[in-house]
Amino acid sequence: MLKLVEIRGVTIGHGKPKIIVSLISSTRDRLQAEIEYLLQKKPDIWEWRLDFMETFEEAELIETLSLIRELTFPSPLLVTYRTVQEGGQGRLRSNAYANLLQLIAKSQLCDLVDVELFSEDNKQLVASIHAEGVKVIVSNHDFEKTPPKEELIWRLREMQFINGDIGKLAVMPKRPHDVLCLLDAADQMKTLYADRPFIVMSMGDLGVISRLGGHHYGSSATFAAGSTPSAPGQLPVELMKQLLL
Ligand SMILES: O=C1C[C@@](O)(C(=O)O)C[C@@H](O)[C@@H]1O
Repeated sequence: MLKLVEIRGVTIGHGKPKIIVSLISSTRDRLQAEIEYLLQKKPDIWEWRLDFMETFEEAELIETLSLIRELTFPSPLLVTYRTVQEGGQGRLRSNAYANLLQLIAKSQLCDLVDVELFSEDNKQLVASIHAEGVKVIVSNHDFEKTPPKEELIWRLREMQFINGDIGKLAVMPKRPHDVLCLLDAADQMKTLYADRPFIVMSMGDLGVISRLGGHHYGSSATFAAGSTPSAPGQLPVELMKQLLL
């Protein structure tokens, strides 16, 4: 039995795959405009890509988060600080990274926080976020390649092992077979090991089928582009909604 993730009526791990849209503006005013534009498209879940922000002053970040929460409520809100090592803009090193995620969790202004699988003391970091009553997505990204299937399955299992509520794996295909490799790994994870939801995607043009049909292989959500894609291969949210019907 999967341990489903339930947030105000949105159940991750059951039913249709949930559509997540990322907010990638760099200032509060632009974020507000971005949300107002996207509200009519009704994504299931919002992701704030905090690493795109121009400034990281704590009080300002919390004010911005509070505004995002207000504008997107009651939809679930995920906050992600993606590091440069994993394809994002974030340059904070381990301690500062952990402190930032804890600050976000303590604010109680979001439902989910993203913790990168390969961050330092990952298990303790997950536990400290859980202690604030906030759920965790443990993620891993490879923007260069698709590692071998066994490695992909190991990473997905490790995400469970360190107690993420949801695992998320995004890899880059270099050839069509890489997409099949990712989907095969997901299928095996679903059949043999998964005790909680996970999300997988193969990025870029080659990987589009994994964003559209990943749920048949066990993926419980898919990322779609809002005003601008936050990763290669994302389809516009309105198109995704039609295609996932
Ligand atoms: O982890 C992910 C998945 C993603 O990289 C994608 O490929 O759609 C997009 C990111 O914004 C998000 O944090």
